[in-house]
Amino acid sequence: MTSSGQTQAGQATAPLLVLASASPRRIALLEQIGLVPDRVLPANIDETPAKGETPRAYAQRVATEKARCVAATLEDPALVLAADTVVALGRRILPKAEDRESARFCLERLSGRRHTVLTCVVVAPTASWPLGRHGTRLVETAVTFSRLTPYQIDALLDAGDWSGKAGGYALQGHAAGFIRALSGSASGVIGLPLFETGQLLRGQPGGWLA
Ligand SMILES: Cc1cn([C@H]2C[C@H](O)[C@@H](COP(=O)(O)OP(=O)(O)OP(=O)(O)O)O2)c(=O)[nH]c1=O
Repeated sequence: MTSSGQTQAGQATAPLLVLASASPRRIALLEQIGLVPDRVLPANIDETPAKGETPRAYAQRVATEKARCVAATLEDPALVLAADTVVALGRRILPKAEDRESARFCLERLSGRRHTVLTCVVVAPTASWPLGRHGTRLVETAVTFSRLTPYQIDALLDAGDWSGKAGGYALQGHAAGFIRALSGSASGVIGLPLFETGQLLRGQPGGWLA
């Protein structure tokens, strides 16, 4: 193999598809459209929002950093796929709920309101896959929660499926019973917008998707 992704005989070799993620949901979503990544390598980056950073700019920056950080560690010809999901109330980024109190904080603010879920998906080729193209899609989804009573918030917290989720809820879980409306991409809310991911991969010479 040469550094240009060609064999000694000059034939193009198939690059690896690498998912830069620790999220089991992103693996499951890729599988839903028939894609099984060759490798799954979580990106170790600082996800702290910069001062004054808008939710859109944040999602784009973090998804790009995840993809580039993993691409930089790989010697094989590969296309690296990464995503970042942010729940935004206006210009405010809600936290990724790591404990019950942060999930409660989010749910109290989302109750009875419309918010935006932004997922940025990025593909980045490694240095040894020059045929690959860098690509980005930012997908916005409007989600409206019904008004939640304190008892309903406690029930959602007891369900526990908010853990590790942006905005402290899981559309694929118990919160679905309180989501009045959704306009955009349901798969994007869960972590990987499948239509846009398909567009990014179809535009590549790897031949991953029909
Ligand atoms: C709003 C919402 C978010 N989420 C998830 C998607 C993302 O996994 C997570 C947001 O955190 P992310 O930082 O986007 O992703 P992650 O830390 O889980 O995984 P990695 O960075 O390694 O790829 O919240 C749901 O699963 N359901 C939902 O309804």
